Amino acid sequence: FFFAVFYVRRTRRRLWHCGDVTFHCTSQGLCEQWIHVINEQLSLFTNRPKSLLVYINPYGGRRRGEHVYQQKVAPLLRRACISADVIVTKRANHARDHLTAEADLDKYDGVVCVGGDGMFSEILHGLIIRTQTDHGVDRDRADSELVPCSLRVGIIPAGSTDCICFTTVGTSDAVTSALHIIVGNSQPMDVCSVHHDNSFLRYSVSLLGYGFYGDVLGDSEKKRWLGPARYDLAGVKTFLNHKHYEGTISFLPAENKGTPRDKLRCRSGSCRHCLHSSQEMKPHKKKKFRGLDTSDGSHNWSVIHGKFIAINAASMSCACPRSPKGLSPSAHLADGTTDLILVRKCSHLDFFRHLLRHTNKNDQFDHSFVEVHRVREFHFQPRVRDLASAGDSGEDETSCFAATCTRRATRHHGTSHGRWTCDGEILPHTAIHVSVHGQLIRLFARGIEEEEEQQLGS
Ligand SMILES: Nc1ncnc2c1ncn2[C@@H]1O[C@H](COP(=O)(O)OP(=O)(O)OP(=O)(O)O)[C@@H](O)[C@H]1O
Repeated sequence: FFFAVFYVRRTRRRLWHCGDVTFHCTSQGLCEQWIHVINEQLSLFTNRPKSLLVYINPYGGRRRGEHVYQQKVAPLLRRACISADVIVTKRANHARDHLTAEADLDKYDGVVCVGGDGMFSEILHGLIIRTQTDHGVDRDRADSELVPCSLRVGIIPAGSTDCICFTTVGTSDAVTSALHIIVGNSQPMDVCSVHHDNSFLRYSVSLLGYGFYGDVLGDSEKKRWLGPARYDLAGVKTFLNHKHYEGTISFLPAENKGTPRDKLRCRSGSCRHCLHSSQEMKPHKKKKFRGLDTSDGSHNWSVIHGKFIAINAASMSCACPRSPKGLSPSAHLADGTTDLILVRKCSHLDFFRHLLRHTNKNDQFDHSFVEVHRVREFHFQPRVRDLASAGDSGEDETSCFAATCTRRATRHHGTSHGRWTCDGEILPHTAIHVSVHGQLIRLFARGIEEEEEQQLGS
C-alpha cells in the first residue's frame, strides 16, 4: 500500500518544480489514516484557491498560450484539486469586457491570465473597473479613492513581454507561476490611475513612459508582423532619432518613503518598507492637484520645466531578462509610490551610456542629466498643445494634420509632440495626471526570493 505526496521543489534561477515522494505503508488502514491527516492539514491553508477563472490569449507571444496552459498548468491544477473555468479569448478586450460586465466573480477565489503584459493589463482593468462599479466609485474623478480588488490574479507567462510576471515571481516560467497560484501566495501591488482633464484613461502597474519609451512602443506597434524582434528594431530606430520633448512636470514627493537611490531592494510587496506603508496607507488624506499655480497652498508640489529625452514613472523595478535590475531597481511594489525618472536633453553618447547602465550593475541615475524622485502623484503638461487625437484616431504622423502639427512644433520649439506608453499601450493624450493607489490589487506571487537576491548581488 502506498500514497504520494506532491511538493514544491526549488531549483536554479527561481524556478519551481513539482516534486513527489511515495510512501509505503504496511496496511491499507494506515495508508488511509496518513492520507486523511495530510488532507486535514492541507485544508487549514485557507489561502489556497479552490476555484479559478482562467483567460487564455491564444495569440499572445508565440501563440502558445493554449498549449502552455493545457500541457503545463491544467495537470498541476487538477492534481491540487483546483477547479478552473477556462475562457479562450476571441478578440482583444474580450477578457476585460467579460470581467467588467458578465463574470460571476463570487464563484471564484482568483483570476488567471495566460498571456503577456497586454493580456494582464486587460485582466487588471476588468477587475478594477468591476470593483469600482460594484462599489459606486466614480473612476473619472482623479481624486477618487479606489476600492481594492478582492480576487487575486495569477499570471501564466505566454506573451512576448512578461515583465510583470518576471518582476513579481522572479522568472517567466509557466510551471513556477502555476505553483505560486496553487500554494496561494499573495502579493499586494500598487496601481496608478491615469487621467486627462478629469476623464479616466488607463491603469498602470509597471511603466508609464514619455518620450523615448513612448516612441519605441509607438514604432514597434507598426512592426507587429516582426514578432518580439520589433522592440529591438524600434529601439534602435528611436535611439538614432534622438528626439527630445519640452514640458512641465509637477509632482507630489512621497515623504518618508526612502529614495529611488537608497538601494533598498523590494523583493516582494511584503518587504519591511511596503508592510509599513500598508499600515499608514489606510485613509491617507490626499492632497488634491491644483494645477501649476502653487500660490493656493499646494506648496508641497514640485514643478520642473525642461526638455526631456524621457520621462518614466516606474511603479515596480520593471526588471526583465535584458535588464535584470530594471528601470528603477529600488522601486517598491506596494508602498503607494512611483519612481519618477527624468532624463533631460543630452548628447547621443550620454543617453547611450545611460541606457547601457540598465543592463549592468552601475547606477543608472548617476548622471548629471538624470534625476529621480519618489512620488505619490504627478502631472505632465507638454509645451506643445496636447495633440490628443494624433495617436488615437488612427492618424499616422505622415497624415496631413499630424505632419502639419509636428512641423509647426518643430519649427517653434525644436521638438514635436511625444506620447506616453502606459504598460505597453499608447495613451491618446500627452497632458496627464497620475495618482498612485497603494495595494489596489494582489497577485498569486511572493516576489523574488532572498536566495536569488544574493545571486543577483554577486
Ligand atoms: N483573441 C484575441 N485576439 C486578438 N487579440 C487579443 C486576443 N486576446 C487578447 N488579445 C490582445 O492581445 C494583446 C497582446 O496580448 P499579450 O500581452 O498576451 O501578448 P504579447 O505577445 O506579449 O503582446 P504585447 O507584446 O503586445 O504585450 C493584448 O493587448 C490583448 O488585449
